[in-house]
Amino acid sequence: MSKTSNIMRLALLQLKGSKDKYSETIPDGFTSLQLSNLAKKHQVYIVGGTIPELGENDAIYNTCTVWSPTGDLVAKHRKMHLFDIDVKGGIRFKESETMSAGNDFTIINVDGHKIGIGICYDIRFEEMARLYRNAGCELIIYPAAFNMTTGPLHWELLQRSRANDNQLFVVTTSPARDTSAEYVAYGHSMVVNPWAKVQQSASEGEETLVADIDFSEVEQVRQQIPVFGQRRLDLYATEKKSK
Ligand SMILES: NC(=O)CCC(=O)C(=O)O
Repeated sequence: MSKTSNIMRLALLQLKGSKDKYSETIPDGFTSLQLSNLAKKHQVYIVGGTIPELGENDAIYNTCTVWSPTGDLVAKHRKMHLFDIDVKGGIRFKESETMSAGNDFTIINVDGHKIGIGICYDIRFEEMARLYRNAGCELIIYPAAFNMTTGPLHWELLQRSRANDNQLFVVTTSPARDTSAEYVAYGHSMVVNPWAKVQQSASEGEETLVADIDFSEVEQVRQQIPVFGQRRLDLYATEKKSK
């Protein structure tokens, strides 16, 4: 990333409950205004975690907003894959009981670098990351809140897998772990480089990570291990469909 591009990321807001109490419209809701002001004040891009967005027809989306250094809304990503799982003896979660799924891929452009946005459970879907790679992304950012059942097993693995499969940076942010909370987040926000190496990792507690993203590493790995051009597209493909 060029020296002038500063990107701040905030963690996933894991809010449940009535839409009247918690959901907000974008870009004029309370959280949007705070994020816009902060981006402008500090002259940075902000990838603002997620908020429950009150959308059309009263539907609620788990939505990540991105703000420019002028305080303008650059993009919003509505979580595409809802977290509906039932792990025996572990965690049961049915996000679809309160949330609707988004249908759009989200790519932002920062100083000529394409960055894809996903949210939490979205990271499990390789096809989505692959489509970001196909579209020229060099980094995917996932605000997230993994849990204490799947986090220890899959959190780092998934980030390194997406980075390795697609030869790009993967950056995640998680809330710190609060064992008294109803939903206990795993923590460990991370930066993984295109070689699939963990470049930086937070602990489970509150922490600020400051990382330099050297996009030339993307080109290096893509040149040295040129799998993208070696795919057998005559035999298989990952294709985007419109809805
Ligand atoms: N809120 C989420 O999408 C959590 C995803 C998660 O924990 C997982 O294991 O996947």
